[in-house]
Amino acid sequence: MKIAILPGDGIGTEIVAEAVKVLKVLDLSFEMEAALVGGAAYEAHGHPLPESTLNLAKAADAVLFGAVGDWKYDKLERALRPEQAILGLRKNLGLFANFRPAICYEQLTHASSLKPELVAGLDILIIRELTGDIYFGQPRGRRTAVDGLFPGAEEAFDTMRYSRPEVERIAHVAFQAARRRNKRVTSVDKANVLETFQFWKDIMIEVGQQYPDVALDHMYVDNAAMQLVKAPKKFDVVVTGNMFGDILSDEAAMLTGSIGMLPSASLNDRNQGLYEPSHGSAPDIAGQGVANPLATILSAAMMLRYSLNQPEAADRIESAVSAVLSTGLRTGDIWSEGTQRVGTREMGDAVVAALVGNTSGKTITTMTKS
Ligand SMILES: NC(=O)C1=CN([C@@H]2O[C@H](COP(=O)(O)OP(=O)(O)OC[C@H]3O[C@@H](n4cnc5c(N)ncnc54)[C@H](O)[C@@H]3O)[C@@H](O)[C@H]2O)C=CC1
Ligand SMILES: CC(C)CC(=O)C(=O)O
Ligand SMILES: [Mg+2]
Repeated sequence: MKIAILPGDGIGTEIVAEAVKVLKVLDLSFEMEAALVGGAAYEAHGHPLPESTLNLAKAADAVLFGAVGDWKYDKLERALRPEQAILGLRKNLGLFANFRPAICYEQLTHASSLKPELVAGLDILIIRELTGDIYFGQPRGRRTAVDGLFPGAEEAFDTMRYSRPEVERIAHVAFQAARRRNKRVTSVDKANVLETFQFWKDIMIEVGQQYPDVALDHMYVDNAAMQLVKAPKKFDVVVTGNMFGDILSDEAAMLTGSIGMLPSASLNDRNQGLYEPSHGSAPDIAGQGVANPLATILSAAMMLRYSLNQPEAADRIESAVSAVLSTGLRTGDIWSEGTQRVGTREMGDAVVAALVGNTSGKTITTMTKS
């Protein structure tokens, strides 16, 4: 088994280093090979997704990804921007099903910006379609308007589109996931305005008929954004398109305490997957050693479960994360009064220590130095 390690930019390198440390201590028999991606690859090879990196990802059983992007690349032509690397990987590997579980660990109930009673025990799953929608639709570009309110003016346009097979396959993924959970699917759309999402909703209803044991309801995306902070525990599985899922999953991250706690798995129809935290490269804190590595470590656990057939090892990582949170260690984003603030490396070391069965502060310090 082979894992491609693609740390990327900003905090990507810091958090992936901790996840790799955790994987190594499990001593499982898989090979890891690292490559540059995003801005780092652009600097070295003139392209954010060099062919060598793409080929490594394609040949691997799974990809562990950090994050890409930095403000300094925002003026580059779009094809060369770091974000094209993650979009290109998703498209080229056919990773259409993105799982973003928003789970509030009981130790972090008070870290959320919401009232503790709203998030205590929260366990919802956002399933985001990942290779279609307005993020990939063609045509797109800039032109001179020939009609509309200001003919002759400069304008920009993108295309929102979904084909029937794209919606059908993500619908099946959602209904099957719900069968393994609380048997409820909420399909989030904007069918009251957008033809693309009336089509989406119609297909959800059709596919839902094959799953009579799963309750299906529908919610407009604006209401869903509101309900997520009003009564998040009412949801079980949320299935939605690429752009709405991108936005709602960042919102859901705050229900768990921080975006630094939200892992993700992006799967294709062969269970090959790319695993990454739901956040970006966080240029505002990059290089400071303060980023929370737990979303990436939990993404590595998802990788062991979904792509590498190592469910026990995945359970061990998740238990270790919970144990570390119980000792009161916190990176800045989840820190609250009465807990101990640590950096990225110390948090990774603590998870390693919990995995090898020693959670004392002394051992943690020793491991950091060795
Ligand atoms: N999959 C990817 O590679 C993604 C890349 N991006 C890119 O990342 C760059 C930054 O984008 P932003 O909009 O600022 O989103 P971001 O997710 O990188 O950061 C948003 C906020 O959350 C904080 N944050 C994120 N991860 C954290 C962690 N692990 N621990 C503690 N705090 C954390 C950041 O410090 C920042 O204040 C952009 O270039 C963007 O395009 C954004 C999202 C996903
Ligand atoms: C480049 C973006 C589409 C990445 C992002 O925001 C995400 O996947 O959550
Ligand atoms: Mg996002």
